[in-house]
Amino acid sequence: MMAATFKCQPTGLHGSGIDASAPRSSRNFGRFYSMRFACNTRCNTLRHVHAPLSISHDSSTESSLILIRHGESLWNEKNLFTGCCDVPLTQRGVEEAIEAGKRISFIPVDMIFTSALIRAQMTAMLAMTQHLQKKIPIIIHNENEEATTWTRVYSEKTTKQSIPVITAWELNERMYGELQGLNKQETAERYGKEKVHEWRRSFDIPPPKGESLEMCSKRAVSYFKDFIEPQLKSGKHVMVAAHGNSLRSIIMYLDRLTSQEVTTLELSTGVPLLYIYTEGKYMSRGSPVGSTEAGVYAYTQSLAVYRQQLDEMSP
Ligand SMILES: O=C(O)[C@H](O)COP(=O)(O)O
Repeated sequence: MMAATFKCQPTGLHGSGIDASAPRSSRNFGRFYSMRFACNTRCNTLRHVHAPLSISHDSSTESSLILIRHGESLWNEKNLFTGCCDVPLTQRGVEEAIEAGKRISFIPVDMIFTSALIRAQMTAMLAMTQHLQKKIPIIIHNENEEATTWTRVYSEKTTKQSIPVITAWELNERMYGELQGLNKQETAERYGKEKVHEWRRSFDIPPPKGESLEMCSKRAVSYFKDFIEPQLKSGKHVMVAAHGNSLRSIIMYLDRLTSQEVTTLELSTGVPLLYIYTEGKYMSRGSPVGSTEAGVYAYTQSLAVYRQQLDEMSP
């Protein structure tokens, strides 16, 4: 069988980014996300410019935020350090993503943010096949003016029938540097369990030539604050499909965890987590069980109303 080769995505942020307050037309590009990564297969320098998503602020709104780690990947199955390498979901990972979709099928989703990696993108798409809204996710490109124009949805009707999907490398899994592609068990035997646990779960100690959780957090949480939180503030309901460590860093922010507390935070593949955002605060609502769940009415009044509307819509 041909040896499968998996490409690693750029990650790691150096430099500044665009002036988020400037309107699109006159934006001064003072800040570029230049990406350089030292994955053990190749080195690339790419320049990414992310256009801010401008929206109005309304503090009386209540929004739902769904976080979901991708389903099991091929390298999860083989117990290999994956990091920013791009690998597919396994059959089990596909099933996990579909099951996750059933569990969130009654929770509103207006926008989807995911990483630049296929395993997270596929998890989002597969989950949405189960959603009762029956809207079509459409990948929106905003990496430059031309791409933004090419993917703009003009028809109002189509806009109503679709859900914009924004991919961002900042939501990629942490870069595991020289560990990428190595077996976790063998690595622990070689370097010692404690050392590998330190690389995997400490906050500020990076693996060799990789990112610490703190470094991953600097890009993932900054992106969340700059591009996702404003959407929630405007009342949009958001799904974020990403990775174990980029999500751990975001949950650390949402739950205000200390660098000590986050070391024990573990996320299973393909299990959705629900937060309610209201008046500038995030309330964790655990993991939804499914649309038949009586407790859904316990989440919030507006979710209960939404659930009733779905019931009325369904044949
Ligand atoms: O990158 C990986 O190997 C996994 O997605 C996360 O690995 P970890 O649980 O060892 O951080």
